[in-house]
Amino acid sequence: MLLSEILKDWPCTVSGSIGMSVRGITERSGNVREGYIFVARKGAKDDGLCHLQEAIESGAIAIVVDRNTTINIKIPDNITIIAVPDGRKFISYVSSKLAGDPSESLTIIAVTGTNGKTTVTHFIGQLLNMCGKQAAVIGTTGIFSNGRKISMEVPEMTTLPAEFLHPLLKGCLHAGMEYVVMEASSLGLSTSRLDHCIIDIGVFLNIGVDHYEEHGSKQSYLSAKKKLASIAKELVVNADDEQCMALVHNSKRPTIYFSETMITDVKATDGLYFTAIPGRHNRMNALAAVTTLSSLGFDRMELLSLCQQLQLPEGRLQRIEESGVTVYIDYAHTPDALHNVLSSLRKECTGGLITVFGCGGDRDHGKRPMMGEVAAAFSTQVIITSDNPRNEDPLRIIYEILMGIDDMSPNIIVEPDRKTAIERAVFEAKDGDVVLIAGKGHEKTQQVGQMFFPFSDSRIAKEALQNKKFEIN
Ligand SMILES: CC(=O)N[C@H]1[C@@H](OP(=O)(O)OP(=O)(O)OC[C@H]2O[C@@H](n3ccc(=O)[nH]c3=O)[C@H](O)[C@@H]2O)O[C@H](CO)[C@@H](O)[C@@H]1O[C@H](C)C(=O)N[C@@H](C)C(=O)N[C@H](CCC(=O)O)C(=O)O
Ligand SMILES: Nc1ncnc2c1ncn2[C@@H]1O[C@H](COP(=O)(O)OP(=O)(O)OP(=O)(O)O)[C@@H](O)[C@H]1O
Ligand SMILES: N[C@H](CCC[C@H](N)C(=O)O)C(=O)O
Repeated sequence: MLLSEILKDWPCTVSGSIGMSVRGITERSGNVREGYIFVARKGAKDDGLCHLQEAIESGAIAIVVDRNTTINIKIPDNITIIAVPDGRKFISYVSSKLAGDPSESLTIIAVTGTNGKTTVTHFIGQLLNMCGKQAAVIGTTGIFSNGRKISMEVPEMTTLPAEFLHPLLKGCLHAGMEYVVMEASSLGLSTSRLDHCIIDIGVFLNIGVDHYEEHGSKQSYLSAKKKLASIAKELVVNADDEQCMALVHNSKRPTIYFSETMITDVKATDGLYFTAIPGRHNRMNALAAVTTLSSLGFDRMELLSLCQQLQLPEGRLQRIEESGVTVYIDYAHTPDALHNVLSSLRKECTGGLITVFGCGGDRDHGKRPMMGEVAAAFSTQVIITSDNPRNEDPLRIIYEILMGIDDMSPNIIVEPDRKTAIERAVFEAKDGDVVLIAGKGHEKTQQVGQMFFPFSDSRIAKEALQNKKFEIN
């Protein structure tokens, strides 16, 4: 596509030629190829302008800036400089255009909420497949085509940046997909990753505590989520969640509601309370999925019966059982998630309930003491450990978790090494006990500083259970 055609409908100031052909757009200097536009955005940690040389040497034909600034290197005459008001919105617009606006030809469902996005997107994908439809699912656990995981070179993010999303949607279209179900994270929405993606249905699950600090405030977090209500053509909303209801309050979009007992006029409990999915919150997730498909015209009663076959995604209440001890791996990394999971496990557990968890570094501090409080309230023993410390001191994170726990609480253990913490929980568990290992679910690495070390909660738990079995025998 010619640069002139890309720029004709977008506010910009151009210095240089607009007659050349554009082959791609990126804000990552390392991803620039021959014929690309490089958007030199300033971020929280870095500045694209510091990487111009790499972009130019890799074949950039145009440099985009979105702020008043001076460029400190000599730009070759054949490279066009474009000034736009907002680099992120520009990337979204151009990425969609270069891919041929694939979202126009797909039915796209975007799911937002503090907890349950991955689960609900997978449930929707599975139900669509059961109804004979071709569906792709995109989110935290990767990209799936009709339930099969596809390996692709895209960043491991919940909501893909537009420069990766639109080429992927184009691929989905070529592969014969009719539906694409994706997660809409608050950060994805606020950073314009979905701005030029045509979304048919926006699903609102719940609002809890997470990411407030990354957004600056709870209000900004809510505003980010609210953006989906203006982008999507139709909405599906959890009527039991007051904050979700407030978010869509002034929306003019056609909206269908679901609640614990009802999907519009159908009694939800009839089909769902017999489902094999563990956890009350997962039955809510199934309801969200059923409601979404019913808004697309599928038969609700048939959908409710199909719920029997739904499978949780990897690392969501994943059960491992050995020698009388049951271990659950779960991705609960917010207070609400931990509360939901622990209250479900409390009901099924006849013996002790041992919880191993930590909190991620460089993420919301507010949720840490709240998660400590919940873990202590529901467990017979809590082992507080590290999650992904990232650039924070693991002991400092643990200290903040402990701030939510009464000094007098018995059975609180601190073990900063996550592998040792899991092993200890498994070895100490008695016949009939349940061990919950929360926070990292499907993750295959642990991030310490800038390093990613191989790490899998389920692998470590399985090994510990095997070792325990040998010791017992
Ligand atoms: C909040 C957010 O959108 N952050 C993303 C954003 O960071 P930033 O704006 O601070 O950018 P920066 O790192 O300062 O870099 C500035 C610019 O220099 C460029 N650069 C930088 C280095 C280089 O060598 N070359 C180069 O061109 C960068 O590409 C960028 O354009 O742009 C970076 C580069 O494109 C992303 O790596 C980074 O996401 C990182 C991976 C991240 O951790 N994001 C998380 C917080 C996130 O988005 N999570 C949500 C899920 C949250 C939820 O559960 O709800 C998600 O959707 O994944
Ligand atoms: N509807 C729900 N309400 C509360 N908690 C939930 C709900 N669904 C799932 N959870 C909890 O949240 C955890 C994460 O679930 P899931 O991965 O589906 O959410 P998510 O919104 O995609 O998370 P993230 O985007 O932060 O990765 C689950 O392991 C479970 O503990
Ligand atoms: N999407 C969430 C996942 C958190 C998972 C937890 N293991 C952590 O690292 O905090 C985030 O990026 O905040």
